[in-house]
Amino acid sequence: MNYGFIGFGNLAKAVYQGLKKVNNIQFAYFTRSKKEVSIPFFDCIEELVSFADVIWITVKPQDIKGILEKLQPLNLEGKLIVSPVAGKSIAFIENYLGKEVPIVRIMPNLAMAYQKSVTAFATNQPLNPATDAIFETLTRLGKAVKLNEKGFDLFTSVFGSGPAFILAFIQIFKDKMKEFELPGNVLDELLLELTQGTTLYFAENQSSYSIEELIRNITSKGGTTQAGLDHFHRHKIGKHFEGVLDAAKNRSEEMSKN
Ligand SMILES: NC(=O)C1=CN([C@@H]2O[C@H](COP(=O)(O)OP(=O)(O)OC[C@H]3O[C@@H](n4cnc5c(N)ncnc54)[C@H](O)[C@@H]3O)[C@@H](O)[C@H]2O)C=CC1
Ligand SMILES: O=C(O)[C@@H]1CCC=N1
Repeated sequence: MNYGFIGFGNLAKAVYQGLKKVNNIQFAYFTRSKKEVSIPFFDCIEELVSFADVIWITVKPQDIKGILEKLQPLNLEGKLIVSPVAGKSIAFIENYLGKEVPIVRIMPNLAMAYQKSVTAFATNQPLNPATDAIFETLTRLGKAVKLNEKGFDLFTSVFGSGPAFILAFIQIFKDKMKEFELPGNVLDELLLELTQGTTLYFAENQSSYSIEELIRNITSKGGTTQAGLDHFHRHKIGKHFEGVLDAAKNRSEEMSKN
């Protein structure tokens, strides 16, 4: 199976890194300029298309139209399109390529590189074994869920952009600890242990306890956690944070109108 990337930035690299050990997949990419990566590079989209069984459109949303215009006159028989492009529907792609080409729309995140993405999947050809094979491949890259396209905007906000929002929180912790003047990467290492420890605590207990209960286990009556959480609730920080998720979702909706 040949996977060809159109555009080779953060997302394509994550897909490649996550799948490079799979024996029966060969990779190549097409971009404006060659990248520092050891897979074949084509400087012509026709060559990439002729190489690929699966064509990954891994460009920014503002660039997808130009790519689809270039793909439109090419013979795509036997090819399958995968698009992780935020805010661009299957119908948008069909407008250029028609309904005959199998199209898989996904919303992953960069943890694909470590087989830890959460990825939404939708397709125009759910009964086609080729689209099923893509779903199977996505399950190798983390958790994959079939989702009605209507859900993609919210999913993008929570699981596509989510890693950035979680990191923005970790950055707040990091900034607060700067006064310790710890050498080198020590602070990052400590924060990594904190987040991994928290994830493990969540993972080990989530089947038996709610998140509220897990928070309660850390909270002593009249203690430090209680003081922090009181502030959290009094100032409606959770509500404000919901605004972050809503802003991302709204942007995804907006992008789907262009
Ligand atoms: N970065 C992320 O965490 C996620 C990104 N996505 C989606 O994946 C897509 C790609 O995102 P990134 O990889 O982060 O972007 P990026 O900017 O890192 O990579 C885009 C690549 O496309 C190339 N490119 C642009 N125009 C081109 C053209 N006309 N012909 C050939 N190559 C062209 C650029 O040179 C670059 O290599 C976006 O549409 C985004 O919505 C989806 C989920 C997560
Ligand atoms: O920021 C974006 O629009 C893309 C979609 C999810 C993550 N990155």
